Amino acid sequence: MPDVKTFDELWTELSEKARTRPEGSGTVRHLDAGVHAIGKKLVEEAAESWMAAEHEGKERTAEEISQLLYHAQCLMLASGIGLADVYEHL
Ligand SMILES: N=c1c2ncn([C@@H]3O[C@H](COP(=O)(O)OP(=O)(O)OP(=O)(O)O)[C@@H](O)[C@H]3O)c2ncn1[C@@H]1O[C@H](COP(=O)(O)O)[C@@H](O)[C@H]1O
Repeated sequence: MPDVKTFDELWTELSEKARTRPEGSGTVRHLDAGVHAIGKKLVEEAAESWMAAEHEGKERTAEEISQLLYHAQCLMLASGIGLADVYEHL
C-alpha cells in the first residue's frame, strides 16, 4: 500500500501549518487569501468532483474528492472551527 494520509492526519498537518506558517506552504497561502477565496475553491472542487463522478471514472473522482476535503479543512481553519465542531452535526 502506498503512503496514505487519513482525514485526521491531514487535519493535524494543516493545523500545524496554520500555527507555524512555514515558508512556501500552499496552505498558508490559501488561509491568507481568506474565507471568500477558499469558499470559491471549495465550490470549484465540488463541481470537479461531480463532473469526474459522471464522466471521468473512479480514480479521477477520488482525486477530486481529496482536493474537496483539503479545501473543506482550509475553510474550517480559516473560520476558526475544529473537528469536534463539525462532528457534533454528523
Ligand atoms: N492535499 C492537499 C491538497 N489538495 C489540494 N490542494 C490544493 O488545491 C490545488 C488543486 O487545485 P487545482 O487542481 O484547481 O489546481 P490550481 O487551480 O492550479 O490550484 P492553485 O494552486 O492555483 O490554487 C493545489 O494547487 C493545492 O493548492 C492541496 N494542497 C495541499 N495538500 C496537502 O496538504 C499538506 C500541506 O501542504 P502545504 O501547505 O502546501 O505544505 C500536504 O500534505 C499536501 O499534500
